[in-house]
Amino acid sequence: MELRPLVGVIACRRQVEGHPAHMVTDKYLRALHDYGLAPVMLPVWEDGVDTALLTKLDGLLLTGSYTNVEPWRYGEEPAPQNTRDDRDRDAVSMALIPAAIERGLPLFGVCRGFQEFNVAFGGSLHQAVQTVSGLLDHREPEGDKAAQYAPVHDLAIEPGGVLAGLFDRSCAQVNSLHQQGIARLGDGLRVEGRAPDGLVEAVSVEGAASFALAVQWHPEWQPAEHPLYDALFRGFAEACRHHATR
Ligand SMILES: N[C@@H](CCC(=O)NCCCC(=O)O)C(=O)O
Repeated sequence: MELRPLVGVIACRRQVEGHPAHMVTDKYLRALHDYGLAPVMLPVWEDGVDTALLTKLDGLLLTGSYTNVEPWRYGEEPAPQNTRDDRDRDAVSMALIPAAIERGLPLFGVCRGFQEFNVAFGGSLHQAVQTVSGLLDHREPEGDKAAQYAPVHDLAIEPGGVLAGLFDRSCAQVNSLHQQGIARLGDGLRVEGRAPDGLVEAVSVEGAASFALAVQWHPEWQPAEHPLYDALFRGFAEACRHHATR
């Protein structure tokens, strides 16, 4: 049986039953599996990461998380609303992102992963989007998980970009479960999509040798039910398969 392309999935530090743990929620792993990929969890050690491990991978997924990138990384003090961090995850993602781009490794960022992309490229974040004049409240709606991950706003897809090349419509509906968002766009990133209030919600890396796309919403939630989410995972999986044949 042909080995599936190996995709590294960055973990989050958590306490589980009183024990320090590294965690990835099922929906990220299941989405990669359902699109023919083999997920491999990447622990986030406090002493960082040996980026040489990327030579054994065919792709890298930066997942969402309820924690936030530490604001000192974009020159700011924590806002009162910014109460949860994961410094070990930050250290690992800030090392892996440039290393993956340099190696031409397919790279896909989701929610926090999207925000990590932007900070890794020198950009900054709104720490509480709902407090910014002119921007919507992008936090998840009340209700069960089905309600929280249901599509809630339009996404306008920028013409002529990577996302437009994956998906044949100029607009789609996406879910929204985030308090933070892009303030200053990172150097070398291209805007690929925006929310109705203008907030950037999808970016790509200009000149990247492979798939290098990050989105603020959660395409791993039932991707087969949402054509845009499906197009993203199909595109990422194809890039990982191509990388595996190199
Ligand atoms: N903490 C950041 C990023 C939000 C985020 O990644 N949410 C994920 C929720 C859990 C999951 O589905 O993985 C912010 O608030 O902007």
